[in-house]
Amino acid sequence: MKLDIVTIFPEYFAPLDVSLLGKARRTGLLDVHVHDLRRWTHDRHRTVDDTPYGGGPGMVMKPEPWGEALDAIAPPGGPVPRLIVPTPSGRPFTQAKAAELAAEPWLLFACGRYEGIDSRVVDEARTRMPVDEISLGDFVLAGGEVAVLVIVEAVGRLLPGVLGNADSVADDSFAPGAMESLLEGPVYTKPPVWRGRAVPDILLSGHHGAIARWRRDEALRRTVRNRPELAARLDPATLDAHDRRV
Ligand SMILES: Nc1cc(-c2ccc3ccn(Cc4ccccc4)c3c2)n[nH]1
Repeated sequence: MKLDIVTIFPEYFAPLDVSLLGKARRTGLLDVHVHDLRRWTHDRHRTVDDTPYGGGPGMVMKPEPWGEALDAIAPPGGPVPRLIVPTPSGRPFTQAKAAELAAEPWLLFACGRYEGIDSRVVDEARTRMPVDEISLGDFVLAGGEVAVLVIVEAVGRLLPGVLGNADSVADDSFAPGAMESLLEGPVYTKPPVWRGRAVPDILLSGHHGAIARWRRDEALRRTVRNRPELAARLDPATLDAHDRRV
């Protein structure tokens, strides 16, 4: 997968060189290019922002540098990337969206700053490439860079070969399938007793069926406690089975 990221803070993406994504880059699974938007400015101050039409606080990112950047990275008439634009007003980012993006050959990320990017940039891009305006949640960041790091990690870990153990993706909470909207249950490793706290006996029993049921019950318990709105969407048979055993 090819990733292009346009930002006025390229240094934000140094973390992409570490851990799983760093390995994915080195093994060629991910081909990541970070571009400084100011490369497409032509004035002495390398200006990327201006005051908002209609008044209001803050500044807005000028359309010209963005138009030139998108044209340079994805020339009209050439191969077409999927443009991802983090924004507080976007559609919620979900595991399903991460899986959808993981199937794309080429993602182009636009990191806004200030009060956002002149809306004509996305309007014009939509005439020649698919565009996703994505929100990470109902909170406000200062720009798109951290959102892009989150999206790149969520998508990158789904790419075959990026994660050491493919099973761990299949067991993800929110992964499609029977555990569709269950939260992760508790996890444990050695030592068997730590500061007087023992690992639940069931996990040391070797009874894989009983362990699987226990894990599901714990996941259900946590989902009901922390995300009642997800629990409400569960198949009633699932909840009944849980309630019968709890
Ligand atoms: N889920 C989510 C996404 C963002 C986000 C993404 C990109 C940008 C670019 C500039 N800002 C700052 C901003 C603050 C308020 C209103 C508009 C823009 C951004 C915020 N915040 N929260």
